[in-house]
Amino acid sequence: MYHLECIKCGAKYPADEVIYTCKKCDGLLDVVYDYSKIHLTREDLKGPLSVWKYKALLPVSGEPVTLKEGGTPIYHMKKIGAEIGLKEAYAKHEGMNPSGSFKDRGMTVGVSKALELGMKSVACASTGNTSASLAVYGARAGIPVIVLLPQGKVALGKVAQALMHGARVISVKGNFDDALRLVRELCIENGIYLLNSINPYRLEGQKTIGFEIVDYFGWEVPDRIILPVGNAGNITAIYKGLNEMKKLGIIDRIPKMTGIQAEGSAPIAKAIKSGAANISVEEHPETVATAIRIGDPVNAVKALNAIRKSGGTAETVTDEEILNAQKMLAVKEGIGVEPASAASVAGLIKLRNMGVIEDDERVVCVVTGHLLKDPETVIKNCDKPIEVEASEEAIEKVLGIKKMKVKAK
Ligand SMILES: Cc1ncc(COP(=O)(O)O)c(C=O)c1O
Ligand SMILES: N[C@@H](CCOP(=O)(O)O)C(=O)O
Repeated sequence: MYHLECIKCGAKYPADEVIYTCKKCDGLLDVVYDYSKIHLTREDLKGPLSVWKYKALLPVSGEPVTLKEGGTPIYHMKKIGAEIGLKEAYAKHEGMNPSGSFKDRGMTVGVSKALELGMKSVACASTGNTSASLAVYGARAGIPVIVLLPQGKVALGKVAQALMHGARVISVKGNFDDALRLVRELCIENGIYLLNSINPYRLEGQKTIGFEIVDYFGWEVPDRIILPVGNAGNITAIYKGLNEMKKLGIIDRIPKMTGIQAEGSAPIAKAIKSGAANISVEEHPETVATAIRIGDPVNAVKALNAIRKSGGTAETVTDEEILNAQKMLAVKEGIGVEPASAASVAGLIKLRNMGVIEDDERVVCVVTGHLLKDPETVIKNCDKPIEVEASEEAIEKVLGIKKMKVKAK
C-alpha cells in the first residue's frame, strides 16, 4: 500500500486523490509505500530487465498500459573511456524505448494511473519528448491527449510523433516554463490529468532506470550516475528508487547523482556550485539541446536534495561540448543520441578533465533520447552528402579509388 506525502511539510494524502502539490504548503509530493509490507529480494528479481519487472515498487494494481518499455541496453564506452583514462564508462541508451526516450517509463505508469483514477483525458507541456511519449501511451490507452509545446523550439521528430499518434497539439507563443504554467492551470480547472513530472506517479516509472542499472551490474552499485537535467524529474526519480532498494536491503549504497545542464539553461548547476539553498529562475533559457531548455525546473527542490545527499555534483557544459559529445558517441561508439542526451557524456568528459571523477570509478551516463528525435540539428552539424552522376567512375573518383587494370588472357 502507498499514499502521497509532501516532501516539505509531511502532509499525507490518500493514493486516489488527484493532486499534484501539497494543499497546505504547495510542496512537491512523493509516493510513499509501506516498506514493511514489501518483501522483495534479489532472488525475486531474476530475469530480463523491464519496467514492470519491478511492479512491487510501482503504484499500479491492475494490468498496465504498456508497449514493453525499459530493458534498454547498457554499452561499455571503451573508446571514449580510453580517451579520458576511465576503464569503466558506460552509457544506458534510453533512446531504445518505444517512443525513443526515457519518458516512456513514466508514461506507462502515469497513463495506467490515469485510467485507474477514472480520468477522461490527459495533458502535458513539453519540450518534445514528454509530448511524444504521452501521445503514444494515450493512443495505446484510448484516452484523448492534449500537449502544449513552446512555439518553434521543439525538435521535428518529436512534433511528428505527437501529431501522428493523434494528440491535440497546441503551439504556445512562449517558452516551456510558460507552457507548463498554463497546462497546470488548464488541468486543475478542467479535471484533465496532468502528466508532467510534477505528477509523482509518473516519476515512479522513471525510477526503474536506476533499478535496471544496479540489476545489470549484479546489484553492484556504480560509483556515479550522470544525467542531463531539465525539469529535474529523472535525477530525483532514480535517486528515490535507489533509496527504496537500499531500504529493502537489495543494494548497500547510493551512487553519486550527478546532473549536467547546458550553460545557457543551468539553474540547478548554478545553485549547486554556489551552495544556494534554492535555484534562481533562468528567465531566458537558451541551448541547442532544446529538450533541456528549461529555466524553472519544477523538481528543483527534489533534485538539489538528491545531488547533495548522494555526494554528487552538478556541472554545466557549452553547446559546443554537447555537440562534440554527440558526435563522439555516434562516430566512436556507434551510439546515436539527441543533443540533450549527449550532455551527460559531455559532463563526464568535463568532470574527468577537472579531476572530479577518479581513475577507478564506474560511471554510468544515462543517454536519454534517440538521435532521430532531432534530425535538423544533426544535418546542420554534419557534412552534406556528396552529389555525383549515376556512374561507377564518378563514385570511384570521389572516393579516390584507382582501379587495377585486369589483363585479358
Ligand atoms: C532527451 C531528454 N534528456 C533529458 C531531459 C531532462 O530530464 P528531466 O526533465 O527529467 O531533468 C529531457 C526532458 O526534460 C529530455 O527530453
Ligand atoms: N524534456 C521534457 C520537459 C518536460 O519535462 P517533464 O519531465 O516535466 O515532462 C519534455 O520532453 O517535454
